[in-house]
Amino acid sequence: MISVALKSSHGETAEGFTIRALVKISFIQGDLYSTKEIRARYLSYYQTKQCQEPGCSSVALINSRVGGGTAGGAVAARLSEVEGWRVLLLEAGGPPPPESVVPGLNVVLMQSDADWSYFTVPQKHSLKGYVGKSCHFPLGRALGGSSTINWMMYVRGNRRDFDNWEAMGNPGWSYDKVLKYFKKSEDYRGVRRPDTAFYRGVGGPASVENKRWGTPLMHAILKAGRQLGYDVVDPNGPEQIGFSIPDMTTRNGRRGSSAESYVRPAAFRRSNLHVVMNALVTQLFNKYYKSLIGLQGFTVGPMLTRPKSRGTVRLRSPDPKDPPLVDPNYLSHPDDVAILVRGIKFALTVGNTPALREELGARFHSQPLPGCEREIPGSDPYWACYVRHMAKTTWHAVGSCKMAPPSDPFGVVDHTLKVRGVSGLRVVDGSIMPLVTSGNTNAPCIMIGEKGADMIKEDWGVLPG
Ligand SMILES: Cc1cc2nc3c(=O)[nH]c(=O)nc-3n(C[C@H](O)[C@H](O)[C@H](O)COP(=O)(O)OP(=O)(O)OC[C@H]3O[C@@H](n4cnc5c(N)ncnc54)[C@H](O)[C@@H]3O)c2cc1C
Repeated sequence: MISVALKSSHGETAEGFTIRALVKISFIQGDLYSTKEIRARYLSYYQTKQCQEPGCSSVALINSRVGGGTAGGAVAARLSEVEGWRVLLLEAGGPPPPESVVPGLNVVLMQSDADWSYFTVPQKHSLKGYVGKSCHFPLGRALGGSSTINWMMYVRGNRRDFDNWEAMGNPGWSYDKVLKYFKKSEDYRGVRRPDTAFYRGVGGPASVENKRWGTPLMHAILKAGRQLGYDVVDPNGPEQIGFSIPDMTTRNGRRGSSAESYVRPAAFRRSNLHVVMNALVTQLFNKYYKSLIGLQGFTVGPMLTRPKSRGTVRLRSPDPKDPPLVDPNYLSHPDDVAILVRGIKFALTVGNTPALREELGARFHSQPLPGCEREIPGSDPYWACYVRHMAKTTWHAVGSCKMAPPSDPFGVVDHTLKVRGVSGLRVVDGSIMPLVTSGNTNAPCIMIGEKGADMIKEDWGVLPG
């Protein structure tokens, strides 16, 4: 989301852009799963007005936002609270499709009109099992941005993530300073416990709740975590690493340790299986997965939360309509492979607990992966080979306009999110993160939007004391 402040006494129009909506466009994110009721509340809370309405073109101040995604929606909504301000939100996509409010239906939005549908360039170090060594790189193209097509998991990240941002030379971004923005955006509808209540917000626009129902698999996973000695904690509360949590998410780290990856066991049905697998090369799919078709199953997928590999996003051509060249350069750093191998071993440990193996009757698919036959199955080199063939994105790309002090040559914005060397221009979205947070990124993007809006208000002297 790019924010430009324009002063106008005659009312500028934004030539060449589609003006979709004005005023109070916001965001929605369910903790685990949001519901139609939550979406309805959000839509009624943030009424949209078409630009053709009287008064639209005669405003004295236009705050212009490019991108109505997670952070952009939050900024636009908060700025529109200022009396006399009009907010112009330019969004390339259309309204959020109905599927976006149904938990789990986001899979049908992949490569739909609500998705920019980028693909990575062929990868040198990874994606060996995928067609063209490339994978789908989804990004939301609709009001709501990527939150429109995401899995609706609400995870703020670890307090050390934000403390580290500040330590890197970005004053004002420590956990203690950003916590109020997480709380401001939140309407927590889960059980309020004395030990976590301080950390949760009530009355904000983003409804957050615990999952209302649990499958036998979910209960088995939680039991497995307990059998391994992990606590079940609220990952958005005071103790963020225990990080099994009630949505079947569990941290790969003991209490107090530095979590490098986490494991998300996700139940899926046959249709999802197809969605996950359809980019794999046919030969690999036939040899490895075909025998599973028709069976029920679930995956335990370790996710790397602090990757060391770095990639690039470049222009493909001077035509702005051409998709960019997205090169995540996955697994170019050997530590990333090593941590994922550890993650797989942890997943095996989880799968072999009595809760899963004996009570649920789960068995690992033991077929050697085509392409890795030369390695001894179960050895570290085998799993490293497996990772290089099978690992793909979990959709938390950030940091392309990183926030940094002037001493950092790779910084794009300062700690107030102003673009270096350009006046009147801010970037307010996930791209400013100096390092990715340890978890999913939507909640941090909402927080960035909330904080960015306050910075703009402060600059204009309209921030309520
Ligand atoms: C498939 C998927 C699943 C995910 N699952 C989760 C999850 O469960 N939990 C979680 O916390 N996070 C999840 N994430 C990540 C999270 O949704 C994103 O980090 C977050 O939405 C990013 O917010 P943002 O404001 O930075 O950008 P976005 O929300 O992507 O917003 C960018 C907006 O800018 C618009 N735009 C781009 N170019 C232009 C232009 N030229 N003109 C006008 N508009 C433009 C886009 O259409 C888009 O609406 C997921 C992401 C994806 C893709």
